[in-house]
Amino acid sequence: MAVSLDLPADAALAERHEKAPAVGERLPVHSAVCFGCADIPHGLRLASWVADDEAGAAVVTSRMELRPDQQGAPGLLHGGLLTSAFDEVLGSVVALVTRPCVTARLETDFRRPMPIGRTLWLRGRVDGRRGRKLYVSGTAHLDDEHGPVVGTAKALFLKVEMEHFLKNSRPEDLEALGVSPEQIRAARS
Ligand SMILES: CCCCCCCC(=O)SCCNC(=O)CCNC(=O)[C@H](O)C(C)(C)COP(=O)(O)OP(=O)(O)OC[C@H]1O[C@@H](n2cnc3c(N)ncnc32)[C@H](O)[C@@H]1OP(=O)(O)O
Repeated sequence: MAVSLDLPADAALAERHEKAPAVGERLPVHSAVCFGCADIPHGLRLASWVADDEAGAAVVTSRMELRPDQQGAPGLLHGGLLTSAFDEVLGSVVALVTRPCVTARLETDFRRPMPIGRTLWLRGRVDGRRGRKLYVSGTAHLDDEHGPVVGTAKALFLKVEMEHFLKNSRPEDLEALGVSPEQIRAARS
């Protein structure tokens, strides 16, 4: 049975970590090969900034240009790419609070078609935290940060240890980041 993504009544406010970028700052690319944020030809190439929130929660705003190589139906964005964009935006906002975290569950509602050639503005917010669980939500707007809502999302991210990556990532990719074969073997033994 699917577990609810609704914020539990006893969830705490999730503020930005003291070392996280400040409101207005652009987020750095978190990995040079990331499908969501890196400047690679086939990627979504999202550009993200830390945004303000009245309640003090962590919020990120992202921009995505909709390209011809991202079509599903002719002239319209493939729906799975909106979900991917939400994964990136919501993962980025969670990383302002604590990291590393991974997506455990992500739901997307598709509200309006997204024409190629237009711009999406996405907003992600950490609505609350309960232990390892971070409850997040997002909206996607057409052309403008306050433009028509084309999609909404809710997700649960879980805090994990570095072991998660040491045990599961492809060894050559870990080694390219400076992790030694011994560290990888030790995590997997
Ligand atoms: C800056 C970075 C931006 C990056 C953006 C991109 C982010 C990503 O795409 S991450 C990649 C996609 N995600 C993954 O690969 C994760 C794969 N899944 C896993 O590794 C594991 O299932 C993992 C880590 C999520 C959970 O496993 P584990 O740590 O053993 O937790 P587990 O004990 O099963 O569950 C802990 C709690 O979470 C709940 N939970 C776990 N999975 C789910 C789920 N899918 N839905 C709802 N609740 C869940 C459990 O019910 C449990 O709740 P409670 O404590 O109340 O009993």
